[in-house]
Amino acid sequence: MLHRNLIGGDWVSGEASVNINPSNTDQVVGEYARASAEDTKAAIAAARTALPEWSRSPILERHVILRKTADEILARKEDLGRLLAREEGKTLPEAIGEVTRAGQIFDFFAGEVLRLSGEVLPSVRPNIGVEITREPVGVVGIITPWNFPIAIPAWKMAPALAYGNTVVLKPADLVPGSAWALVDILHRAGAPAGVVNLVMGRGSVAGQTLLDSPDVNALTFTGSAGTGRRVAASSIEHNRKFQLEMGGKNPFVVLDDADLSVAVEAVANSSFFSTGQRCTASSRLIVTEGIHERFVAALTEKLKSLVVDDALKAGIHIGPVVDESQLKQDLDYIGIGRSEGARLAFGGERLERETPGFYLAPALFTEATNDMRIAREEIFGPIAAVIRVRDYDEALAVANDTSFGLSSGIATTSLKHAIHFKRNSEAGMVMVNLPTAGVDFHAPFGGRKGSSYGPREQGRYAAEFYTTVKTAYTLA
Ligand SMILES: NC(=O)C1=CN([C@@H]2O[C@H](COP(=O)(O)OP(=O)(O)OC[C@H]3O[C@@H](n4cnc5c(N)ncnc54)[C@H](OP(=O)(O)O)[C@@H]3O)[C@@H](O)[C@H]2O)C=CC1
Ligand SMILES: O=C(O)CCC(=O)C(=O)O
Repeated sequence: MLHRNLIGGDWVSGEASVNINPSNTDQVVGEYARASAEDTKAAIAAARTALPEWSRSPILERHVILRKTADEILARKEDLGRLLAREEGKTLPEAIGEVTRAGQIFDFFAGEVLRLSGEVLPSVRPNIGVEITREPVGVVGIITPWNFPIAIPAWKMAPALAYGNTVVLKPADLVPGSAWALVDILHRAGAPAGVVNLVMGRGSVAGQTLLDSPDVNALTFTGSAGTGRRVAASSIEHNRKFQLEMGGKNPFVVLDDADLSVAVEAVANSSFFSTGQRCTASSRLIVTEGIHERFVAALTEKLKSLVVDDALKAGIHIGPVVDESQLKQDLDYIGIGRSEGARLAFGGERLERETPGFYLAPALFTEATNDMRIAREEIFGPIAAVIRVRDYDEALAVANDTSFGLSSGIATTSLKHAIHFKRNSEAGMVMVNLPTAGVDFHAPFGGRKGSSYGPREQGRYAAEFYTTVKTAYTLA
C-alpha cells in the first residue's frame, strides 16, 4: 500500500519512494508518496484556508483532538515503536521510549490549551486598560530530520496546533513512516481539513517550496547547519518568524573526583546510544589527567560489552547507522581522526551481522586535541574523542571552545565545580552526572552559538515561537 500525503483533508498520491530498514536493507518498511512542489503549494493554500476557523476554534475542541492523539499514540506505543525502529534503526526500547515521549508531548499540550492566558496591566494614563494576549502566528511550516522521526514532528506540531496555528509538515525523506502514522492519528482524532497537512518528500522539492512561500508565516526547522542557513535566509526575505535547531559538538567533562561508574554510564549513553545520532550526543570527552587512565580503561571495558545488531533484536544496545551515506561520513571521520594523530583506542570498524545492514562498532579516540576536525565538526555517529586536560579550569575552557552550544555535561562529586560549570558552560542545556542526551518533554530545549536560533522549543517556552503577542488599549 502506498502511504499518501494529507492535503486539505484528502489523502493525495504521488511518486512512490521506498522506506528501507537500515538493520536489513533487503526489507522494505513501506512505500510513501513524495509531494511535488505543486502538492506542497496546495498544502500551504489548504492550511491558509483552514486558519481563520481553527484559530478561533473553541479551546475544548483543540484539547479533545490533542488528547485523543496522545491517547492513541500511547496505546499503540509498541507497534509505532517497531515501525520507528525499523525505519530509523534505533533499538526497540529506544524507539518505544521515543513514541512514549511523543504521546506525552501531545498530552502536555492538550493541557496547555486549557491554560492559555493573557495579562491585564494598569495604564500609565488615566481611564485606560491594557490587555496583553497571545494570538496564533498563522501557517507554520515544519521541517524535520531523520533521527527522531516521531518525537520532533510531535514537539513541533503539538504546540503549533494547541495555540491555534495550522501546519504543513515536511518530514525527512529517509523516515516518512512515523510522521505518516502521527498525521493519520491526528486526522482520525478530528483535526479539520487543512489544519494538519503532510508533504512527505525531498527537501530540495517539498522543503524548498515551504521556504520559498510567502504564505508560510513561521518556519520551524531541525537538521543540519547548512539547511538551517537556507531557512534563515529565506525567512528573512519573507519577513517570517523562524526557529532553528542544528548541530552540536557537545562536551562531557570528567573530573578527577568523579564517580567512575557514573561517568562511564553517562558517557556510554551520551556518546554511543541511539548510534550517536543525536544532536545532544557528547562527542568530546574532556578528562582531567588524574582519572584519565582509569576512565579510558573503564569506558573501553564498557564498550566491549555493548552489542551492535538488528534494532529489533532483544538485548542489543546499539542499532545500525541510519543509511549508507551517514555510514560513509562516520567512516570518513574515523579516517580523518587517525590521520590527524588521534589514537583509535576501540572500535570504528564496519560490522557484519546476519542481516545486511549499516553496522558500525562504536569508536573511541584518545590523545585527541580540541583543534582536530574530529573535535570541531559534528560527525553524528557513535564516535567520541578523549581530550586530556590538566584541571577543571582547562576542562571548562576546552568545553566552551567550540562553535556549537547545545548541551554539555560534567561528572564530578564536587558541588563547587558542579555549580561553577552550570553557571559558566556556554550551552543551552547543562547536565551534572547525567548524559548530555535524553531530555524531559516538559522543559525548554535548545542551544546557543551555532546550535540554535530563535525561541526555545518544548514545554511552556514553546508559546514564544507559536504565538504572537497583541497589546490592546481601551478607553474606559
Ligand atoms: N540538530 C539535529 O537534531 C540534527 C542535526 N543533523 C545534522 O545534519 C547532518 C545531515 O543530516 P540531514 O538529515 O542530511 O540534514 P538536512 O538539514 O539535510 O535535513 C533536515 C531536513 O531538512 C530538509 N531539507 C534538505 N534540504 C532542504 C532545502 N533546500 N529546503 C528545505 N528543506 C530541506 C531535509 O529533507 P530530506 O528529507 O530531503 O533530507 C530534512 O527534512 C547530520 O549528519 C547531522 O550533523 C541531522 C539531524 C538532526
Ligand atoms: O537528546 C534528546 O532527548 C533530543 C535530541 C534531539 O532532539 C536531536 O538529536 O535532534
